[in-house]
Amino acid sequence: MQIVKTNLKDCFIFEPTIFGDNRGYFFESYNKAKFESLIGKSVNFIQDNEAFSNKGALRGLHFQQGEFAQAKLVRVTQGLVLDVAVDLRPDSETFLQHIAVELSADNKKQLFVPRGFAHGYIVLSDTAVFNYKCDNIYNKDSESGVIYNDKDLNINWKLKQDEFIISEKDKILPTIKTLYK
Ligand SMILES: Cc1cn([C@H]2C[C@H](O)[C@@H](COP(=O)(O)OP(=O)(O)O[C@H]3O[C@H](C)C(=O)[C@H](O)[C@H]3O)O2)c(=O)[nH]c1=O
Repeated sequence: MQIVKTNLKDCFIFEPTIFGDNRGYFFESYNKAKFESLIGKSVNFIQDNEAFSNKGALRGLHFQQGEFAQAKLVRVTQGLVLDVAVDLRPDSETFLQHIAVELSADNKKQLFVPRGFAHGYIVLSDTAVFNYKCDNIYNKDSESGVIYNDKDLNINWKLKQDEFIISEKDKILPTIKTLYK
């Protein structure tokens, strides 16, 4: 497992070691001891999620507030997505900056999204299966987020707007200006 630093403190890309042979391949998709040694701290993942989406599905940008804030370790097990994490930690040097990284079943890359970040992704392949670990439970009442086309974030989602598939809930997420006025 290789760790790759990003422009956002505490947000890392992981590249697993793949063992291939004439049967196919094997890799450790998660190893607590190795993961924590690489990031230099303990993370207690307590919930695994899976989402299946069609091309153009844009989920996010979401985060849970306060005591229900979640760190996530995300990966794609079928297809290809553009995954986006936004630093919403007010005291961070990279506050409001984001990273956009292609995660796919082929590249097997994973992204660690720390607590204090908003997270979202858009599906670039015909379909995609998105799997992720969370270090806190789902708490509907603490859910918040930022609208995907926020002008202060200026995220390039790669596809054309008329290809986007966005939930009614996500269409009315607040802007950065509203959240931090
Ligand atoms: C997240 C979640 C949702 N749900 C229920 C609530 C809804 O009835 C249904 C679909 O939820 P939602 O439309 O919020 O799913 P996504 O749009 O994929 O939400 C996720 O999208 C972005 C990418 C994230 O990073 C978050 O993990 C999460 O917010 O699943 C649960 O029961 N447990 C959960 O942990």
